[in-house]
Amino acid sequence: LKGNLPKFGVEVEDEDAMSLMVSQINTWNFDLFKFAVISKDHPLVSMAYVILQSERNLLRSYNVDPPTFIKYMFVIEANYHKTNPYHNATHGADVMQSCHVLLGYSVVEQVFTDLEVFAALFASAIHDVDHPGLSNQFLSNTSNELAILYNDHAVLENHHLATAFKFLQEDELNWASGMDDKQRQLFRKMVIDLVLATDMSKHLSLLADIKTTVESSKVAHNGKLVLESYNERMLVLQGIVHSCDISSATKALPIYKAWTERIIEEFYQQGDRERDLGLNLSPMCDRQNPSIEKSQVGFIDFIVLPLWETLGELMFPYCQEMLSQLNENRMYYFSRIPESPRCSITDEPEERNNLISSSEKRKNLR
Ligand SMILES: COc1ccc(C2=NN(C3CCN(C(=O)CN4C(=O)CC(C)(C)CC4=O)CC3)C(=O)[C@@H]3CC=CC[C@H]23)cc1OC
Ligand SMILES: [Mg+2]
Ligand SMILES: [Zn+2]
Repeated sequence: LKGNLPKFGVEVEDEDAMSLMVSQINTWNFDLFKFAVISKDHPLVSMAYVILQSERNLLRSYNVDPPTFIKYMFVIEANYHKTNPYHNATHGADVMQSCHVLLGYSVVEQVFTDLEVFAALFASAIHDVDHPGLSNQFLSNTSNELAILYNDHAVLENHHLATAFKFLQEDELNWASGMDDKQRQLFRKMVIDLVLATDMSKHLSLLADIKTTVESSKVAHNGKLVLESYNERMLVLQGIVHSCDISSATKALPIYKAWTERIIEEFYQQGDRERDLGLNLSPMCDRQNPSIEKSQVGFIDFIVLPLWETLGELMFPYCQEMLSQLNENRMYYFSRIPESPRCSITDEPEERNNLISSSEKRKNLR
């Protein structure tokens, strides 16, 4: 199948604008929202084609037929929910592009094989396909059929993987038919390990294991990153993909704010359903008690910073710009944490006397 493919994998209005954006594909502050517009709402198809074909020539390395790969990526992109404020195809393209930047740093470029790089980029592209905009906890709490199918364990992550690989079974979408069996088996195993590692409930154990591996590797090879076993290599690759999945706070402030607005709206929509179902609302999901600034500072302090500090050690001297941007972004939200609302009991005795109790108030309102 040698159809003459468009230059960027998809037809675009403005080739010059697209070329200009693609020239920035190796930069950390790439504007995915603008890219989604210029690619005519095909950010994932065009991102995958530009990175894997034009930038890295990985499709040819594994006898992947480009038109078949494009057709497959159109199906994957169509199975990301456009109606999700956050977990849509633009997020998939964002994680893939972020992963492409980190894997381009020389400190890791020599460490990983082409197949491992291909697996990490492909895993990033498909890692949230068919995401319903609801959390694993919600799916389990509501006995969703996916939670029953996957027994409450990494429900979404198992579903993303099964969805992506099921399409690969279809002859007209099977771009992997040109790979030899051994490569295809290893590729599939790595993609599964990588996407399962994007489950936030694995975050602390993954972080602990990466720390151990980075420590032992740096000690054993006087500061050089040397990864011997499959497990060590996979751990670092899982750390890179997972870091890209929670990289919003390391991006330029306007981009970070846009992602925050989107995830918060998605959380609020889940909270609306939890409220309607009489369930306890999940953290950060109550639009009637917003805590955006505090949640971002908490998310950075408890989760994003510890992970990116570890990545910064592993990738040293790279990733320092991400860490300084992360601190700048933390200060932005920290400085906007609203004063705790003044409590109703004032400290002026006379005011206290004519203060009727809140239950009295409620009675009067009935
Ligand atoms: C741009 O901001 C965000 C982008 C993505 C996410 C996601 N959150 N989560 C979960 C992470 C763990 N979690 C927490 O509540 C963790 N957490 C805090 O965030 C702050 C706190 C309430 C003060 C203390 C605390 O425990 C629940 C949500 C996901 O699972 C999503 C899917 C996969 C990756 C990350 C993504 C959150 C963002 O801002 C909060
Ligand atoms: Mg996910
Ligand atoms: Zn994700």
